[in-house]
Amino acid sequence: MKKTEVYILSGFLGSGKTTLLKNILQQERDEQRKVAVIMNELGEVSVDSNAVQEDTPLKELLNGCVCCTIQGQFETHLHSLLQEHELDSIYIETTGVAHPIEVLDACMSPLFANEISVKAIVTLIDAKRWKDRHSLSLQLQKLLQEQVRHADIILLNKTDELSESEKASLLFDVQSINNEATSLLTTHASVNMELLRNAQLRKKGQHEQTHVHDHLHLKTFVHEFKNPVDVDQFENWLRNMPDTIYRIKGYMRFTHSKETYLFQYSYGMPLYMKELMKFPSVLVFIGENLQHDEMKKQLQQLEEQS
Ligand SMILES: Nc1nc2c(ncn2[C@@H]2O[C@H](COP(=O)(O)OP(=O)(O)OP(=O)(O)O)[C@@H](O)[C@H]2O)c(=O)[nH]1
Repeated sequence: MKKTEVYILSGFLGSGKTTLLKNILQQERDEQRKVAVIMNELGEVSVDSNAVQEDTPLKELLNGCVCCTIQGQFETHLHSLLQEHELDSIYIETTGVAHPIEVLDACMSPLFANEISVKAIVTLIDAKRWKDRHSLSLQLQKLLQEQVRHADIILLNKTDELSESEKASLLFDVQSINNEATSLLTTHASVNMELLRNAQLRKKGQHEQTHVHDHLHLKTFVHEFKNPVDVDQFENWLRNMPDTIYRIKGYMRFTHSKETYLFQYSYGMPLYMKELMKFPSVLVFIGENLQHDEMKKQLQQLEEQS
């Protein structure tokens, strides 16, 4: 089954996310690709939705941030877009204060993680604001860093307001936080969609060839169990997980019980809850440096030994 590509557009308030979205939608339209948009805004009314033409499926999430208060609503919207349309890609415009790990987490519902492929987290930086970022609160400075750190593609936007030496210093700053992402200097978030797609492919190719990159990018991994597993062996396995696994979530069946459990794991803390409905046993992993082949082997062994 062809997976729907998902792109997460991240970046602080006013960095140019809507401007980028408009550019991308025009290019997708020219290529006659079927795309949809999920737009999340903090306020009660949508300011940016007129950036999306009427024939493009649009879901809006208002009055909260997808990464905390309205994650359930986000999952419902994403699910219904996937059910109702045959889409090539979905663009998610996040609020300026969203954390990339939380947004990725919200995308990866165990119920439909196999239907999507998150292609890239694209982070926009307002070049001028970045230069003055030390005047922001420490919490916001940290957020800006995290948005850069977890990006696959970084657009250093609004560079029309910078001198050549300021541009060089901005690039240096950003690459010292994340030197694996493709960083591009832009004005009005003007970027060729092909470049966005290829930047991602090129990086994957490099990674597959070398296998030695100590890269920082968030990765997801989905595993489906065919049989129940032994809970003690599963917990042993969890204890040996590297701390670069930020989240695990999904549905599990264990050998000691007929129930299905909702399983959540966040920064080292596992949580099991009995689920009233039966769901396929699927676990979704989100972290850095996920070794897919190794994880798959270990999980299959767990199943065989149970
Ligand atoms: N000078 C300059 N202005 C820009 C550039 N890119 C975007 N803008 C302007 O910056 C403002 C904010 O851009 P948006 O695309 O709305 O930014 P956003 O990230 O969607 O903003 P929020 O939704 O508030 O988080 C708009 O007035 C844009 O026209 C640029 O490269 N240079």
